[in-house]
Amino acid sequence: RKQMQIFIQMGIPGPKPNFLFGNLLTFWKTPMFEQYRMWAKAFGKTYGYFEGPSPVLVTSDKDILAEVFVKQFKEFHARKIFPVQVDPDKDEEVHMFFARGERWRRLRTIANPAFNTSKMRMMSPMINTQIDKFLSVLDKKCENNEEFDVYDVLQRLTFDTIAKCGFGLEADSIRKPDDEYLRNCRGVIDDTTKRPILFMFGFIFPTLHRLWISIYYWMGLLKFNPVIWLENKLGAIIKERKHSVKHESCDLLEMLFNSEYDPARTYTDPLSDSDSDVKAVARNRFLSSQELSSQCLLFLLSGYETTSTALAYVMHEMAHNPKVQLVLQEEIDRFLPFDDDVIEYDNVMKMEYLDMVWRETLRKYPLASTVIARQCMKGTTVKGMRIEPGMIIQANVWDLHYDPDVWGEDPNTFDPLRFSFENKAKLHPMAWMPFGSGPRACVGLRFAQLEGKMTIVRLLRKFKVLPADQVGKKLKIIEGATIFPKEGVKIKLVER
Ligand code: HEM
Repeated sequence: RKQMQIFIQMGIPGPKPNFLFGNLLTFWKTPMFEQYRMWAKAFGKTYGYFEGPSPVLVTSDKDILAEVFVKQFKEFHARKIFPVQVDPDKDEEVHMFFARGERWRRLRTIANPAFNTSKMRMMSPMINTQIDKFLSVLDKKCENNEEFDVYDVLQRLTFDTIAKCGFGLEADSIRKPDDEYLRNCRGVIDDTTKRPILFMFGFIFPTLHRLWISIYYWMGLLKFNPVIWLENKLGAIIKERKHSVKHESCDLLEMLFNSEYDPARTYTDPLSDSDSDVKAVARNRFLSSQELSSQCLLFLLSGYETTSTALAYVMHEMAHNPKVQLVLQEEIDRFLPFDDDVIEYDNVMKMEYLDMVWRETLRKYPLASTVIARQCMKGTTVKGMRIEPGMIIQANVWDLHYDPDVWGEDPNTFDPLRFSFENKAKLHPMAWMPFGSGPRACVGLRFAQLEGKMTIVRLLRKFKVLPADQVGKKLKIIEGATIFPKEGVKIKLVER
């Protein structure tokens, strides 16, 4: 009860917490992203609530967000910890998403080069090969004048793409309706839409964290766990690649391989004479085998789920906004007038209207908003508020993205011109943050953007997208690890 006085002492409004659950029970009925907006209407841009005894400060104040995510990153380098997750500081299987402090910095520094512009250029042909297969599926749907769920086909495309670009794996889920890899990845994501009782206990009694992990682990032995299945499969791929004679691919795994620590190898460091120092430095710069496979699993899951969801929203908006679709098709035709024009990094990134459509989609549907949070690691003052270690600062991204003072009278309409050159220049850096912000913003942003834009261009170059009959303009959406269309996105295609 004493801990729950904290926001009152800080003079920050918020919903009244229950002494045991805090405000957690609310999320049993209403998804977090909706509840955050409803509370913002009642309490203003900055308010506090409790997850069990843990205080969460929610804000759409852009100056506070800039302090927390960018300027005072040193004090806020950690993510929100979930009660049933591995220890971010100690456990070997921690990946970049949950790591913090020096450990996070090391993992991120190693991964960053895998997503730079030159690597993206190298990946364009691999992405194109996957889009070829995707378009051949769409050809058939179009020929049969079929209404279909484009979200399902997009998930297959983005899964095959990350499998190929990530690990050189020819998954071909686009042609195999019941592909095992895809089924298990979907299993992991589906589990995140459930709110198990164990999680509730974990939130209420966070200090018993080790106990919840053990129970979770033992429960995992009783029923099939898709995470363990995927980990084993990825482990086998990594092992096989390690023993293959020559690595010729330019995939993510290859780049991470070059960072794996090998105790048998001789490392040289011009700054040190001592062998143990050299090994310590090397170990610090390289990934352990466990870290390597954890990073791979993270890339597989985040690479497939987020990008397909973003593309599904683009398709929904194209189907319901024929004028926007036409303007975009005109731009595509202008940039790629000949049949044999190759779509690749450089031409796709130059298309301005395409960029506006991409940005507007992610404004209207900031699908990964709930993970955009930081934990205070060292007491500090932010815009006159004293923030103590342990407090979570959650960005209220839907409130930011639907703020009429920034986006005009009707933020519900789909209007790519909000991101025209002049309008973009006027935006506060924190007004649009679907990929988060600061040093911990999404590492896969460039990859998602490239794959997303190439898919849109190739699809709209060939087809006109129409809404399926009987389908309303408003999508039903559900919250899990991401916020995604609950019943898919039904469309029809007509050849242009
Ligand atoms: C449209 C697609 C995507 C969206 C909207 C998205 C969104 C996000 C968001 C909001 C975060 C948290 C940022 C923060 O806390 O400030 C994040 C982190 C992350 N994303 Fe993405 N993401 C996308 C695609 C991808 C792809 C394709 C990959 C990998 C191939 C990826 C890998 C990651 C990783 C590893 C992190 C953790 C970064 C860290 O903690 O340092 N994401 N993403």
